[in-house]
Amino acid sequence: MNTDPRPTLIAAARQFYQMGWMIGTAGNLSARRPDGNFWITASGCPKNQLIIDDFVLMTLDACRSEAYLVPQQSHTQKRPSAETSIHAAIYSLFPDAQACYHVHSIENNLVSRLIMGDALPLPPLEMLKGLGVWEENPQVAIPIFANHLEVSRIADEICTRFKTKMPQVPVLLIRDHGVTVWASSLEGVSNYLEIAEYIFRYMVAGQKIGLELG
Ligand SMILES: CSCCC(=O)C(=O)COP(=O)(O)O
Ligand SMILES: [Zn+2]
Repeated sequence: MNTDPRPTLIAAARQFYQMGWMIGTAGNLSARRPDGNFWITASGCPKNQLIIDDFVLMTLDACRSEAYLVPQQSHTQKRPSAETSIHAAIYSLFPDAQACYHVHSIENNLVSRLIMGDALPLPPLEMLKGLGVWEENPQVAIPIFANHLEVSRIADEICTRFKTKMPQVPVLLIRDHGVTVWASSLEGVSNYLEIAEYIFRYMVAGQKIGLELG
């Protein structure tokens, strides 16, 4: 990824706003630069009208999964997303990840309540191939994390759980909050998000008609 990812992030945010996944200021998008630093949306920006200055450049402390403003930017008025620690955790856990998207949709909030355990089993849909699962009758579950006011707690729990057990697909849910996906390219992360949201819509629709989802 040699070009500035911010125009792509701006276009993606507008698309997701129109889909109802980044209503108001909800959600945050980030992408890595070749030097390992990453751009992330500034906190509290309306996601349908982002501009190039609505991003903050962060360094990643890979050992501690923490992110810091790059020194040249420390004068910026904008604060990085309140959920930067989650993006930093993903980049630290998955060195190949080049982009990380987090959105709030009605469906991703609803499916996070379909089960009270810490993983959501997915129906064995053909669409799972789009998330990299090429198996007959796949048994895939998405990890669910509790939502905490202190976002660094969510990030710590992601690090702790994923260090023991890597997720089957690059998707995680935060209960009653939203979904986070990551990929090795900007194109890939958008595809993963659209596929995850398709599966969530399918599950919500299936529940409505009493479908057995397993
Ligand atoms: C109405 S959104 C509440 C905060 C949140 O969950 C989110 O995704 C946006 O936070 P940010 O600091 O990135 O604007
Ligand atoms: Zn959020």
